[in-house]
Amino acid sequence: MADRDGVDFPDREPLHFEREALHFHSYGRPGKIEIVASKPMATQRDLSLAYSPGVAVPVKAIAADPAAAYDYTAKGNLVAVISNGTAILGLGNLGALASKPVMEGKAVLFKRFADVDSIDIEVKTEDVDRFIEAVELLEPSFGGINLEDIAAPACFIIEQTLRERMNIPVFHDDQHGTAIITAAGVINACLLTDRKIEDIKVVVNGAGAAAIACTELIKAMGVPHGNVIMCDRSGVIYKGRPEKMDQWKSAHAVETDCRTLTEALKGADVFLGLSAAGALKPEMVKDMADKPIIFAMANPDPEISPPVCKEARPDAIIATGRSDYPNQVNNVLGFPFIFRGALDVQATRINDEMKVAAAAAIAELARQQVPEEVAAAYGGETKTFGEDYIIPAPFDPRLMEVVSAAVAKAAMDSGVAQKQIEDMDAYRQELKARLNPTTAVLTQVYDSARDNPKRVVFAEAEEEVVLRAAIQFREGGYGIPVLVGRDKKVKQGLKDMGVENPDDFEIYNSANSPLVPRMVDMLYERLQRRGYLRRDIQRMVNQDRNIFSATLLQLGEADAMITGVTRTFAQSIREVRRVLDPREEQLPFGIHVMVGQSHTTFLADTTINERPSSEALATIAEQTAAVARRLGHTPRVAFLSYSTFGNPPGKWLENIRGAVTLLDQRPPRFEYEGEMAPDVALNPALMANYPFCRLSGPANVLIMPGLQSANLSAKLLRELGGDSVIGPMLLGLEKPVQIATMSSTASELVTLAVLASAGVVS
Ligand SMILES: NC(=O)C1=CN([C@@H]2O[C@H](COP(=O)(O)OP(=O)(O)OC[C@H]3O[C@@H](n4cnc5c(N)ncnc54)[C@H](OP(=O)(O)O)[C@@H]3O)[C@@H](O)[C@H]2O)C=CC1
Ligand SMILES: CC(=O)C(=O)O
Ligand SMILES: [Mg+2]
Repeated sequence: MADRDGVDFPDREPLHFEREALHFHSYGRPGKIEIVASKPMATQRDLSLAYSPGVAVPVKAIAADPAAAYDYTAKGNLVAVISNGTAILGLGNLGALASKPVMEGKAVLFKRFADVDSIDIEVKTEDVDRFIEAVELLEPSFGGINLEDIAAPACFIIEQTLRERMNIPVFHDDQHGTAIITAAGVINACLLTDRKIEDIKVVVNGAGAAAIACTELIKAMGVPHGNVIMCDRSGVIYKGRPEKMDQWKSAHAVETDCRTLTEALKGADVFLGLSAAGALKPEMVKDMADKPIIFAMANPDPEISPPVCKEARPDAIIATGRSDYPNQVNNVLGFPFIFRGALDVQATRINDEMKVAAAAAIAELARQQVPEEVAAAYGGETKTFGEDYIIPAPFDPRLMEVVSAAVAKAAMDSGVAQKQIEDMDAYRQELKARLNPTTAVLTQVYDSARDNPKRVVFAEAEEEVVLRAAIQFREGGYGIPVLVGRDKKVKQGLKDMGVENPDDFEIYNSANSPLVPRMVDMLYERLQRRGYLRRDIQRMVNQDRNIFSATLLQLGEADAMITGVTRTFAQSIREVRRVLDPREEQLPFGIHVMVGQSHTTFLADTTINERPSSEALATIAEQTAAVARRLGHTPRVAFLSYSTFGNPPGKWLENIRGAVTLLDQRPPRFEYEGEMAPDVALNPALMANYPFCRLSGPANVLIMPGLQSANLSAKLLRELGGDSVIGPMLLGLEKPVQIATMSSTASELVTLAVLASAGVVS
C-alpha cells in the first residue's frame, strides 16, 4: 500500500482501522480526558470548605509560604503537556488544534502508567517568544511541564529559555524522553552484538528535536563525534555544507565524502531513524555491518517496517516506536516514570544526572530476570534479554518502581530536589502500590492470545457492536473470528465498517451450513431422553444462534464462543447449556472484575448459583482465586455476609461457614477468611478489630453468599462504582463460552474473547 507521499509502506493501517480510531475518539464523551473531583462535593459543608469561605484559608497559607501549594493544591502531581503542533509525531506541522489528540493521549498515559495527573494545553503560535511567555506564565499551576511535538530548531530555544526561567522541571519529551529510551536500547543492543559503545559507527536520520538530543546523549555516553553521521532531508550533514544548516545541525557536521543516506549507511553498525515513514529502504540496510542495529522510530509509521527490514537483513536487531512489534523504543517508556520521580522529590529541574539514571535503570531492567510475580503479570511467559527484548515493554509493572526511584535518587544526589525521601525502600513500595497490575497483565494476555491465535465464534454477528469487536479481534491478531449470521447481512455490515474484503471473514449460517445434519445428530443424541423430538432439535439448530454456535464448539470447529448482546444472560446460558455440560467436578459460575487505578476486586458468583452450598462456595472461591492469580494478583479471599464472625447471629451463615471449614481441610493454596461483612473485608481499620483474621490485607476476592446479593452488588458497582468492569466472566463449562452483558462495548467483547481464547477464564 502506498502512503500519502507515495512511499511504499506495507504496514499502513487499513481504512476500517482509521474509522475505528475516529469512533474510539468520538464515542461517549468526545476525546480521552475528563476532570474528576478528588474530594467529596456532596453537602453544603463540603462546598463551603472546597470553595468560599473555606478556600480562603489555604489561599492565605500559600501566600505566606509558596511551598504550601504542594500541600493544599494538585500542583505537586500535575503536569502540563504543551504543544504548538509544529511537529506532530512524524506528521509534520499540522497546527496547535490538530495536536490535541496526541497531547490528550500523553496526558492519559501519564495517569495510566505513573498516576501523574496531567492536562493538555495547545498554544496557537509559532512565535518562539510568545510561546515561551505563554508557558512561563503557567508556572504556578503545575509541578512540571512536558513540552511535546514542537519542531526543531525552535524547540531548542524554547526549552532552554524555559529551563532557565522556570523553577519546575521543563522537559521536551521528543528530545530527552526519546534520547533516554534510545540510549537504553543502544546500550543493550551493543551488549547483545558484542560491540563497544566507543567503536560503533552510527547513522542518524533526521536532524530535528529527537535526532539531535539522541545524538548528544549517545555522544555523552562515549560514541566519538566522528563516528556519527547525521542526515536530514537534504542528505548528509557534512562540514561546510552550504544549505539548510543551523547551529544545532552544524554541531554534528563531520568531515566525510558521503552525501546520501545510502552512502552513509555502508558499513554502519547502527541506524537511528527519527525522521519520517519509509525513509529507509531495504537496499540501504543490505550494506550495513554484520548484525546491524536498526531503530526505526518515526511515528506513527517507522522508517522501515520490521518485516521488510528483517527480510533484507535477517541478522538485524530491529526496534520501532510502535507497540505492535517487539522492541518498542518510544518515549512512553520514560516520561511517565521520569516525571513521577521528579514530582515526588519536588525537583526544580530534570538534569543530566536524572536522565542518565533513567536510561541506566531502563537498560538494566531488560537484562534482569523477570521475577515470578512479574512473569505471572506477563501471562506466565518469561521474557529473556535478547534480540526481541532489548528494552522492557511500557506496561512492565517494574518500570514505575525502578525508573522513578532512580530518577528521584539522582535528583536528591545532584541537589535539585526540594524534598528528601529518607526511606527509599518504603518509597519503592509506595510506587508499586500506586499501580494496578491488572492492566499490565491484560496487555500480556492480549499478547499471548496473539502468539497462539484461536478460533472464536461470535454468535451474534449481525449486530454492529459484535462485528466491530470481531474486526478488532482479527486485526489485533488475537485470533480468527468465526461469524454466525446471515451471509448477506454480515457482509454488508463488514463493508459498512470499511472492511475491503468481507470474504476474508468466515461466516457460518445455519440456513446453508453443511454442518447442520451433524449438529442435529449430535444434539439429538444428547437431548432425546430429555423430552426433545428430532424436529425440535432441527428447529433449535436452525433458528437459535447460541445453540448453533455452541454446537460449533462441540464439533471442534472453534475453540471459544462469545454471545450475550441480544439476549438476557439467563436466556443465553439456558441455550448454551442445552449443548454444553459443566467441566468435570466443576460448576458453572460468574465473576465480575472491578478494575480501578490501583486495585482490582473479583466478585463471584454473580450470575448462576442462587443459593450455593458449602461445597459450591468452596469451589467458587478456589476457581476465582485461580483467575485472580492468572491476572497477576495474590488472592485474599473473603466469604461475605451481613454478619462478621457470628455477629449478628443468623440462620443463613451455615453454608458460608461450611465453605471455610471445607477449605480448612484442603491444602492451603491461598488466604481466605469468613464470614465477614464487606466493610471489614475491605477496610484495614475495621479488619484490625479482628486480630485473629487470617487475611494479610484487604480482601481482593469477594465470595458472595448468594445470587441475590452477588448480582445486585455487581450491577450496582457497574452503574455507580466508577471502576472499569470486566465481565461477567463465565467459568466451569466444558468449552470456553463467554456471555457478555447486553450493553457491552466492542472493546469489552474483545477483552472477553481474548480472555476466553487465552485460557484465563474457561
Ligand atoms: N519513538 C519515539 O519515541 C519518538 C519518535 N519521534 C519521531 O521522530 C520523528 C521526528 O520528530 P521530531 O524530532 O520531534 O521532529 P522535528 O520536526 O523536530 O524534526 C524532523 C526532522 O526529520 C527530518 N526528516 C523528515 N523527513 C525526512 C526524510 N525523509 N529523510 C531525512 N530526514 C527527514 C527533518 O529534516 P529537515 O531538517 O531537513 O527538515 C528534521 O530534521 C517523527 O517521526 C517522530 O514521530 C519523535 C519523538 C519520539
Ligand atoms: C512518541 C512521540 O513523542 C512522537 O512520535 O512524537
Ligand atoms: Mg512527540
